[in-house]
Amino acid sequence: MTEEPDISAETSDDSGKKREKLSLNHVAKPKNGQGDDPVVIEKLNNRFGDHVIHEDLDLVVKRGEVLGVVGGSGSGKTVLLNSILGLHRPQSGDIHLFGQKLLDAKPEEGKALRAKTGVLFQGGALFSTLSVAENIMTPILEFTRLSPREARQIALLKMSMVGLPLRAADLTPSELSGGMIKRTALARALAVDAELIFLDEPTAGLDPIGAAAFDDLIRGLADSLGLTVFMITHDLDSLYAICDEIAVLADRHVVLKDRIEVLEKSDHPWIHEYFHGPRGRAKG
Ligand SMILES: Nc1ncnc2c1ncn2[C@@H]1O[C@H](COP(=O)(O)OP(=O)(O)OP(=O)(O)O)[C@@H](O)[C@H]1O
Repeated sequence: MTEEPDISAETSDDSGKKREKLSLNHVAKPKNGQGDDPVVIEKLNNRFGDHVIHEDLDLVVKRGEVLGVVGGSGSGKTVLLNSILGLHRPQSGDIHLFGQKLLDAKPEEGKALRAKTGVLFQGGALFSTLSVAENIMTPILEFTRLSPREARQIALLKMSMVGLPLRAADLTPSELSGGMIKRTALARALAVDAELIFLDEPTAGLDPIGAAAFDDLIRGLADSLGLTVFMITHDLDSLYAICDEIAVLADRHVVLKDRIEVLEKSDHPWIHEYFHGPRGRAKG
């Protein structure tokens, strides 16, 4: 039996201990980009043996932007994402998250950074034995002092934010459609009020209508919650529909980061082929 979510912004435990503010009501933050960029990467180098993946890669993700990250297969998009998430340690270079040097972060600082970020992995990466609500509760229980009952209420609220019916709360991932899996993974990424969201091919595997709806959801949440979004995608429709800027990975670094209109005019061979090739959208 599902409970109705309590949408009040604060909760307290029964003993009346210090009230824990739960920021269910994200406040839209200004898109100012003034020196508080949530991701700053400088001279990143990654290689596996002799295989150089990134060479002096620089990238800044500005606060409040929806950034699309594109590049050919094997260009290093996932390795870049894993480096930013701290899942892969680069050979050299600096990664700053919210102004803090990731590679120097102490365990508790790393945990605080993780609490401010959410990830939607390719395919959802849900815990197969946990229900939808339990999947979404996992980071809430890890990063806050809320009770399971309170965490469940937040999970139900996040479900409604991403358009999941409450009756899905007790289903397991094997009982969900592809779109519902993505929405559950997105709700989990947003569970602890992350400010920065990483999406790895969020529309892959969805039909065109489902993909467009998911694009709309991402853009709507980004705008209403003031999120910064780093989105790896192969989906040209997503780039046109929701991205403020696009970063192109080629030749072992980010060769261009700009608005799509600028990319369409680029004469870089890979970018030109991407937008003007057989499946491209740009005219001319
Ligand atoms: N753990 C690893 N050991 C060795 N090589 C690796 C490892 N992880 C990635 N690579 C190599 O690094 C290169 C970049 O891989 P990555 O997965 O980042 O590419 P990608 O841009 O995400 O590709 P795709 O779009 O196909 O998913 C590939 O050549 C891959 O084989």
